[in-house]
Amino acid sequence: MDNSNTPIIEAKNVWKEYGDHVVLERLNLKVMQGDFISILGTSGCGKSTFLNMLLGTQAPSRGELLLDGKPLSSEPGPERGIVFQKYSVFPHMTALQNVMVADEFEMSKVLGKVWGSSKGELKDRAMAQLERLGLTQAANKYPAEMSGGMQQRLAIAQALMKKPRILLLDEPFGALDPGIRKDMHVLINDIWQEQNLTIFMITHDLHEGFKLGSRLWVFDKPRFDPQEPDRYGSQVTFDIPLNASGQEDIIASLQAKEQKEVA
Ligand SMILES: Nc1ncnc2c1ncn2[C@@H]1O[C@H](COP(=O)(O)OP(=O)(O)OP(=O)(O)O)[C@@H](O)[C@H]1O
Repeated sequence: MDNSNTPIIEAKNVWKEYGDHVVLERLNLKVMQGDFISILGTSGCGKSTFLNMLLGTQAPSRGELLLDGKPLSSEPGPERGIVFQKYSVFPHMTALQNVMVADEFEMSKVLGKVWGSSKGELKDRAMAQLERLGLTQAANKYPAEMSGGMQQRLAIAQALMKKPRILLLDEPFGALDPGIRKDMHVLINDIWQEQNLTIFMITHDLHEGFKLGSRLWVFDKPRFDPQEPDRYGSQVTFDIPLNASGQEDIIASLQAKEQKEVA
């Protein structure tokens, strides 16, 4: 079957409401395999909620969210991996154990305890993943013995073990120093291209949003009622192809808006 024209993700009139609180409304979006979408928006506008719906841990209140043209399953599947800003890795496990744990758990459901050649193959795959993320020397270290950048690389290694087609990144570099962030940008860009991943990345850093990826979305409320602030939800108010001409003007207008909101 030729799926080349089917979006990997499509939102059809998707809404998310908590009681009377409308968080997201009327999302109509198409995302193709290989898109790298940077997501910007003010705090509380619903960015993480959107990522959680893509992961399957939350369901839309209305509308349809499709994966390869079919309704997205209500449980996280192997085709979707996620990395949060913090706490993605297990503190009581070494780097190697962290990378192996999900597959070991899956295999143990079929095989009972995982041992022998199955375990050997899994360990080889896990070591290869750690090597790709530059963590070979840290294989037997615990997260507390690793720097923030190393922990985030470990979280990415963990998410990539299942060979996901979609990677969800929720402010993955927000807690890192600027120098380490730059290295992480190069790394994630390389991985995106090597593995033809579809990436959704939330960031609060305008420049990071423009630097990484192929498309930038801004979540914002086009309608706002000061008497009833929860009445209207956010939509994607900008959907900008990156590397397009006129980008500087858009950055300047978003920066002006950001400064106005801070003031
Ligand atoms: N389970 C829930 N029950 C009720 N309200 C919720 C729930 N989850 C999120 N919300 C509300 O939905 C709104 C959007 O939250 P969300 O975490 O998606 O925002 P965000 O844009 O990711 O914010 P931030 O940038 O601060 O992380 C917030 O007002 C939040 O309080």
